[in-house]
Amino acid sequence: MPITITKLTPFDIRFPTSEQLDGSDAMNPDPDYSAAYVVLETDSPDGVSGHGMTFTIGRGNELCAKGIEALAPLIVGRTLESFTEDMAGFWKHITGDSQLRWVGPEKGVIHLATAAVVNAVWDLYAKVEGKPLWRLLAEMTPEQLVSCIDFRYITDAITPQEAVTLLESLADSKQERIDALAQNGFPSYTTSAGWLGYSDQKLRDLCRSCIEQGWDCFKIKVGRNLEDDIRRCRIIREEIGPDRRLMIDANQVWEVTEAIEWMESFIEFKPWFIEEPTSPDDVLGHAAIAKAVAPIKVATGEHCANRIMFKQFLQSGGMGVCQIDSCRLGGVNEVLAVLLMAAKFDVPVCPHAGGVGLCEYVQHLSMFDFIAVSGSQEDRLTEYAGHLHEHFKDPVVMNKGRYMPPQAPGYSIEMLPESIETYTFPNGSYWKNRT
Ligand SMILES: C[C@H](O)[C@@H](O)[C@@H](O)[C@H](O)C(=O)O
Ligand SMILES: [Mg+2]
Repeated sequence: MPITITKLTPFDIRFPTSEQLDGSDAMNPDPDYSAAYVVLETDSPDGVSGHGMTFTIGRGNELCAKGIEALAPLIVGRTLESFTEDMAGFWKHITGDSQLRWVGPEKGVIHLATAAVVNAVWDLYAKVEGKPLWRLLAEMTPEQLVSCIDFRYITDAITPQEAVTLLESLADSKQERIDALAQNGFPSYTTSAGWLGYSDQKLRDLCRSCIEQGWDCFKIKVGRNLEDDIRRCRIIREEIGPDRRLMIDANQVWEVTEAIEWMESFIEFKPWFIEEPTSPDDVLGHAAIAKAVAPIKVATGEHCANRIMFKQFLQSGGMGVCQIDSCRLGGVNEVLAVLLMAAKFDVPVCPHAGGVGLCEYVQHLSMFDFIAVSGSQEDRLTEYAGHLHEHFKDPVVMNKGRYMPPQAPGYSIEMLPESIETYTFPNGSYWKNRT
């Protein structure tokens, strides 16, 4: 029986993370981790529904919720099957509405909204198939996977045929990697200790507790004040020792030349990468920084709008570590395009997950990448941030700093009804009662 999507409901959900300065960085001193969330109801007798969200940091979340609403006519009344039988066609349908396209194209609020809706359709699809999303993808043939991707504007970097060949080269050994994941999970690094607004003592205490829990890779925020940065990097190195991996994240604050100058002071702390040293749109600037700071790598992607920008970063050498974002790219379909390009350019994918729901999402993408696209865990670390997991029905399961493969059908992004009720802005009970 075909399943019809009967209703699309957007929600503006905000968590008050700025109160403890969780998530703070040099550019974003007081983020309130927020989800522009969507539920797709269906006429299925078992009541199955698709859930998706896009991530923002507070004000403006209502714009994304409105963007989601604007996409409703493209979704409601359609059958799930009409989308899943031609996934690339589905994605072109959502991103191709000529009037809505004008307010993108494929960037900004409308693209964030696209991600929420596209991911909700994938969540529904995976639930109907009875599989977690990573498995649904991992069990597709190379041709099926490639048929999910809109190759428009990227065929100069990768053709559908090249993508099929790349996927075929790993197809026979997929089961080995599925077994390895079940056994050992997927490696992560933690950002939880190093938010910029945390005191030195809190940084120390959190490093200790993360090490106790099994993490051996850490990221710290830098870029507001060089003296503070040096002191904080010294503390984190003291705590984690000389051999654990350290990464630093400047969240876009520097000019290109400034980035190169500041990085001189970080060499002694041996960072593996510097993340977002400058404007996320400055492809050539990133390439110049990458050249100047090598062998330290340049990582970027959490604000990279679409597959075309990723293509240029990869082609220019400006992206040594590829940080896909599950809901800044336009959902799973566009992520697949970027995973394939990264594999072709031999750049490791380390997804961005400092936000609400992002860990729940990206674990699926990293696991699929490992099973079917890159075939490797070398230099591949999925970000982990320890906030707000309690609001999800199927939260991430970590074991000694590694993500364990989710088992429940879907994309793990469904929030608990009471969390939605409490944190809906501005009328949920938390926001209403705030004095
Ligand atoms: C405002 C946010 O917490 C960011 O600082 C966060 O996404 C960050 O850039 C990260 O890499 O996790
Ligand atoms: Mg970052």
